[in-house]
Amino acid sequence: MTLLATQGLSKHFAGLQAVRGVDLDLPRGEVRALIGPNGAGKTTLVGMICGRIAPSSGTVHFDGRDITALPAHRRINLGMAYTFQITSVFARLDAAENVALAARRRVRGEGVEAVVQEALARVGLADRAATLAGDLSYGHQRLLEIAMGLAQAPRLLILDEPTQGLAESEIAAFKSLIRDLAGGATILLIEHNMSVVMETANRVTVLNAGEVLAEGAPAEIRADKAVQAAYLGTG
Ligand SMILES: Nc1ncnc2c1ncn2[C@@H]1O[C@H](COP(=O)(O)OP(=O)(O)OP(=O)(O)O)[C@@H](O)[C@H]1O
Repeated sequence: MTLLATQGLSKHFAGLQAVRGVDLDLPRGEVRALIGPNGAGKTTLVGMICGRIAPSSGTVHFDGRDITALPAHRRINLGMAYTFQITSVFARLDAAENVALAARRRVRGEGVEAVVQEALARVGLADRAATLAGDLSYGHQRLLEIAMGLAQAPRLLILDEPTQGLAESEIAAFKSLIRDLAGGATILLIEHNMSVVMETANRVTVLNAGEVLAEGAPAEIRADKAVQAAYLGTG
């Protein structure tokens, strides 16, 4: 059953068509990777899905409801959580306080602490709860952002290049985190690292020059000649 659907979603910026006529159908419980070369329109597409960018045309439906005109904060309240390419943690608050800010969108009082502990444990940061976010490594800050997303018990978790800047060991931990979340959560993952895509996604959507070039299981995408030519550079 579809959780997120876009129809004909398009965005042009002063003459540049960044996204053109994207139809996306994301079933509940799926881990979907969104890939494509630099400038393909991935961030713009996700910006329209989460309400940070107004589409030029087209619609976005979430759980059957047309949310095209809904502001970003109302979409968060409906159960969308997203993390960005740039870390957005509060450096002067400790890890637990950062997650508590996110958790308070959903729970109050004593419930917050349990949600915080669980979210930190999920991403492997339980032992860093009292560390100032600004003192965490870059990779741990990215994981903290994901914990902040998880604390909201999102129905849709959108991750924009979560492994960018992570060390190999942190990428391995991220893959197992996504595998662990798979099934329980619906995830839209913008990702450049092909091993992450191949090992975590149920399906892959390939954007090229603002359009959907291909969509399929990871193995199908890897074997697709058009994708190889446009993106993997091995055509
Ligand atoms: N606010 C804006 N104003 C003008 N052009 C923009 C704006 N935002 C994005 N673009 C352009 O739209 C196109 C798509 O950009 P977008 O960031 O969505 O691509 P992307 O696939 O996310 O790229 P990357 O992998 O490099 O993050 C690019 O040509 C970009 O320069």
